[in-house]
Amino acid sequence: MAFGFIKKVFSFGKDKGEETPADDHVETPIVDAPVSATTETPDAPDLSAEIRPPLREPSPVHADPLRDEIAPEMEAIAPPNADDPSQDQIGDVRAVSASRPSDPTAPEASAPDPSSSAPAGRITVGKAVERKAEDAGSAAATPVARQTWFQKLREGLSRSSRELSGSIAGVFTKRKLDENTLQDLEDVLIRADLGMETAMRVTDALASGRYGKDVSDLEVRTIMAQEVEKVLKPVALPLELDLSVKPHVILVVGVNGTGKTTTIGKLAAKLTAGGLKVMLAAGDTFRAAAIEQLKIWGERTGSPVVATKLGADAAGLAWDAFEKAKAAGSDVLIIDTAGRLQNKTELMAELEKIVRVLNKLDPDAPHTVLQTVDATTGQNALNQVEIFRNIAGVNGLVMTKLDGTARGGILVAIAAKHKLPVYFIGVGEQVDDLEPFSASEFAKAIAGVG
Ligand SMILES: Nc1nc2c(ncn2[C@@H]2O[C@H](COP(=O)(O)OP(=O)(O)OP(=O)(O)O)[C@@H](O)[C@H]2O)c(=O)[nH]1
Repeated sequence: MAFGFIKKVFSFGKDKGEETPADDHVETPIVDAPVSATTETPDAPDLSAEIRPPLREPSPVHADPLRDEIAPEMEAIAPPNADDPSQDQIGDVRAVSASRPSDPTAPEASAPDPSSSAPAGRITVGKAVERKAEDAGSAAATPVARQTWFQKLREGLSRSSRELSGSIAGVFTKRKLDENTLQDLEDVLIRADLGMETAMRVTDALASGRYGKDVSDLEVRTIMAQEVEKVLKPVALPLELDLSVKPHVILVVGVNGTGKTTTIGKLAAKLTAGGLKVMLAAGDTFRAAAIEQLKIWGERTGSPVVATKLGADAAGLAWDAFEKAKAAGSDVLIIDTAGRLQNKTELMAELEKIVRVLNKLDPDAPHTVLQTVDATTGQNALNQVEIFRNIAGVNGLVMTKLDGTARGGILVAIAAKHKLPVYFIGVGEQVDDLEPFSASEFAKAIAGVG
């Protein structure tokens, strides 16, 4: 699947009357009676047998999931706005759609609507925080909200950093930097889940120039922050949505309980606040609570939710949701999935099938495969990323539950090993507890410096 992000900026000013009302859910009616078999096409002989009938009464367009007519239909809906130079900015998703074809009467692109409930200025989806600060270039551009977030991050990581600081201080009290202290420090860093590679980076950096000298624990932590930032910087990337073909499909995967549904809700809130039209799909069809939870997030964020009955085919739901999102002119479709790692074969089959089905609807879909990783699981998280990367082609991560864990260092080990973009981090259960990932902020917070 393609990972080619196109940089887009959309402008505020959408007529709020056009928004789908919060309670206007697209509930997928359940059709119990089987629908006649799908027709095979030469390019997908194996898939047709596997796709279950559409989950609702098939319209002429839906009657054959693999029909070739779908491609022209998609082209007709895709907005021809790729040439608009005003859209050539990185990572910003400023709402909304003067250029959206379904909205020909919308006001001019550049005129934010002061009466709009969307926050003033740009809404950023995953833009690196340090880049934003650089762009702004002045103290006035560092709003109170950012300080609050940094404090929150520090607070969240305080257990991780406290334990690390205590151990580092223990190593260096009244001891010079020699082989033994370096070895002890390496052990401390490995125990803190940072991983062998980063531990060695830190000790190497510390040894060069300071060997045989007295070093303070603050010095050690400062160097640690610098080295951790170097490891994290390449993965601290913004989530950029290619909206030249809509909907941009975000498939959210991860082990049960890692925060998929919550993250979807938080992300939907960010996107809708930026004026984008978002649809959610309750693809975790194994847990009634997961479906209900997603519906609540849908209501909160004003995002229609496509759902089906418990135990239904998740790939069928994904198909249905894609078509509904397309018909509704949604910018983004976010699909929740089950994460039953205890039955890996079934999970693999299900996720592969979802990806295959989406592929038939848009060869580049799912455009983003986001894995939620629970920081509290420590080293296990490394394997989880390995598994889901192989099963579902994960191309971006969200690290959740960084609040209150002593195992925040695992993010560093994952970055060093997998080198996947970390788009967001979660430090709480509330809607605004999701932030773009900043390498420097994280590094300072975990080292307890700055
Ligand atoms: N403290 C904290 N809790 C979180 C965070 N993200 C999610 N949670 C909580 O973790 C629990 C599991 O989150 P879910 O979103 O249900 O996880 P899931 O992966 O969808 O789980 P299943 O529905 O079982 O597949 C919930 O109680 C969330 O409120 C976070 O960043 N910090």
